[in-house]
Amino acid sequence: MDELSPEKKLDIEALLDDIENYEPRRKGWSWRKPVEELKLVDFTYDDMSQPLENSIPLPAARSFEGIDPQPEPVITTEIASGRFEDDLRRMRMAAWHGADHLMVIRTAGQSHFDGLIEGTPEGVGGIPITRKQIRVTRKALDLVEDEVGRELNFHSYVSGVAGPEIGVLFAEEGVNGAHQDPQYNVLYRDVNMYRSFVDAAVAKRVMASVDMLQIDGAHNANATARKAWKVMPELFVQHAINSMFSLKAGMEKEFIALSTVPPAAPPAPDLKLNLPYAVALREFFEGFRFRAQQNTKYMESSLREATVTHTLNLLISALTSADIQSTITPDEGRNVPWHYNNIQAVDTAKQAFAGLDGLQNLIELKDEEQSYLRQKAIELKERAILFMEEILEVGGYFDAVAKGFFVDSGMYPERNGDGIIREQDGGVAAESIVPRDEDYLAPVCNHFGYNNLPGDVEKGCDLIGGCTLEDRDKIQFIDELDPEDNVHKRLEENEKYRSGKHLKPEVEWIGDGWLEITLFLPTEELIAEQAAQQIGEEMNLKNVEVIHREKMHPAEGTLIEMKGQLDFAVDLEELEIPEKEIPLPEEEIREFFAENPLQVVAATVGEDEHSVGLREIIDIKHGGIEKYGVKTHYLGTSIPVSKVVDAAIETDADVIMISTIITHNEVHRENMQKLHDLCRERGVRNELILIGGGTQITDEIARKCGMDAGFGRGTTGEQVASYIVKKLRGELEEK
Ligand SMILES: Cc1ncc(COP(=O)(O)O)c(/C=N/CC[C@H](N)C(=O)O)c1O
Repeated sequence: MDELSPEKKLDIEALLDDIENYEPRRKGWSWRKPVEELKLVDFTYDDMSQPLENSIPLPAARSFEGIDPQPEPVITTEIASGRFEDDLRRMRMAAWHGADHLMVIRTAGQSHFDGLIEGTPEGVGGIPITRKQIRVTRKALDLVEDEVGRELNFHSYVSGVAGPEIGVLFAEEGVNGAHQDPQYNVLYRDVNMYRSFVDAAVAKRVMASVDMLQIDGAHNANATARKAWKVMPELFVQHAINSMFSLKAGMEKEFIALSTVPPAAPPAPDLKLNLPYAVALREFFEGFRFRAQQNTKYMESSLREATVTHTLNLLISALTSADIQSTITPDEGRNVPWHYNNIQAVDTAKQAFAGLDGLQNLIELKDEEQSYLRQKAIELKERAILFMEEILEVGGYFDAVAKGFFVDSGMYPERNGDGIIREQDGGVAAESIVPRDEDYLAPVCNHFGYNNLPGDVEKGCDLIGGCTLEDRDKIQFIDELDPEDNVHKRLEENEKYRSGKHLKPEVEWIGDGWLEITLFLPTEELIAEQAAQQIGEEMNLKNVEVIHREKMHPAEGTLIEMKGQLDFAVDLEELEIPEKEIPLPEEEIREFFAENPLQVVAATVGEDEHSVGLREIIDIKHGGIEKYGVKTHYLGTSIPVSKVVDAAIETDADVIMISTIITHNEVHRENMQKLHDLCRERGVRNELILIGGGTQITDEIARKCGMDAGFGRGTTGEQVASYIVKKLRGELEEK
């Protein structure tokens, strides 16, 4: 498959082609490459990594020559739509916005499957992780990483009853990172605790053999505990248990990432609670890696609130450290995340880190002996040590779990007795451990534990000329098992959308038809919700559902966001696309104005003080029209329209350019219409070219108000100058 081009969509069929012979280009985790002092236009950055070759910068980059600084931490986006083929597009969009860690949530229940799934069935709340799905995804990421110019890490989960098998599958297929923490199985999936740890040792050894990055599961206690900030001492203990177990199983500290999630969020005093914890954690576990993530527990349906909480979490990362910065989509509190919200979250992380660049060279944490921060950090460490000591006193981890030590809502040593209890002989796959016989022999390498290898054999798979980790020919690739539930069937059904013939809004899957409407209703919540529902239905949306409701005032009004599905598509063949105006070459514009000197009058009109946009169109510094030799009389801001016309007549101008940013009460339309009418009244309309500009102006809006042309956000002086030349040459057909 040839390389991607930014103008073309991912070709899923081509990716599926010959997938039985796909081989991953590398194994193991990729860190970003820090750049000591990154210089971009007028700025020098302290905490950035190598820029991308292709990317989409933040919107405000328009004012900074399009720079797109990439922070040092790896940035994660999580995906869980259930159709991996649609997620590939989401991954590509996320990579262009700065994500280099694509984490795929597994389909519901896969933890309790005691074997591997094959083929490409559709998942629920996540993707069925299968060999074919992994290969197509990794193959797509190979292409995307070449396109953006940075290695991309593909990540999923090694957990559940088939943990070791999943671990081997991931190692064979070049998966770069995975969650692996036996405590997760025990506490949250009720898999037998002995089975979980035996499996974890085997899985970790295989993961270590390919330098697969591991993320632990401590964050789950946060998301589960009633008062999450009370489990902070326990989180240290959970990290310690998994980290030490991982070292004993053969993992390197560089690839053991502690999953650290702030156990609280506003309106709690976020940093007062979470910063001491973040500082103490990094001191305790020096040398390990840290995966920072905001706490999903506190995500409601407000995208704004989730984004601010995420930003505070990013501040904690910038004040302490984060090797991996996970991003939670702001809509996780209302949807199975929509793809464009993945991108929003990635941009939030990139934006915050760019804004906080060099922070640790600007401020120091007040952590001297008697400071609040230091005292809290000490207290948390002491509580954690006492917790660990009591575990030892009661006989060790398994006994402690059976006694409900974990996820108790009391701040240890305070106990509320509401911890998660698991029986030592209970849970899924209990009594399923078979001790290895004396003559146990597994002809595989990187196998944990007793293996009765013949004396002269260095590693097990030498006996068979290499196992599947060394000899891919030994891998049995199984294609589709279900003739109906597979990606090929789905691609057949949505071909007309993928080919671009039919266009439908979407949030997860191509052609899903979902869109979102935001409205304010001047009434109380329950009435507003019902009214919104009816409005959506009257707009002929299907499956209308209010997904966010925010009280602005009990009586004055309610903000509503609702989703609905369109049951029709736009047929591109019937769509009239205005062709994009291509500016004339710079020299041609310059020559024209040299031969035809032009007088321009420009002003920001009405009660409007915005001047930046118009100045950019005029000033030579921003590549404005003065650059082409055009003489401009700039009248300033808040200029009455009548004065603009007077000035144009006095200077015998050829062009009037007015800027009108404020649109309150349609004042922008009014001002343009007034300019047109006044020029007509003064008998000069036909001698003047009238141009309206502003962030909410379009050519169509301007023309409807009597202008000759309108220019909106992002317009350049070159575009305006080129338009004037074409207009004066009579090359523009009247619209
Ligand atoms: C240690 C561990 N193992 C397995 C799983 C997943 O296990 P199932 O496939 O059974 O759902 C998880 C889940 N949490 C991930 C939350 C979030 N997406 C994150 O980035 O941390 C886990 O934490």
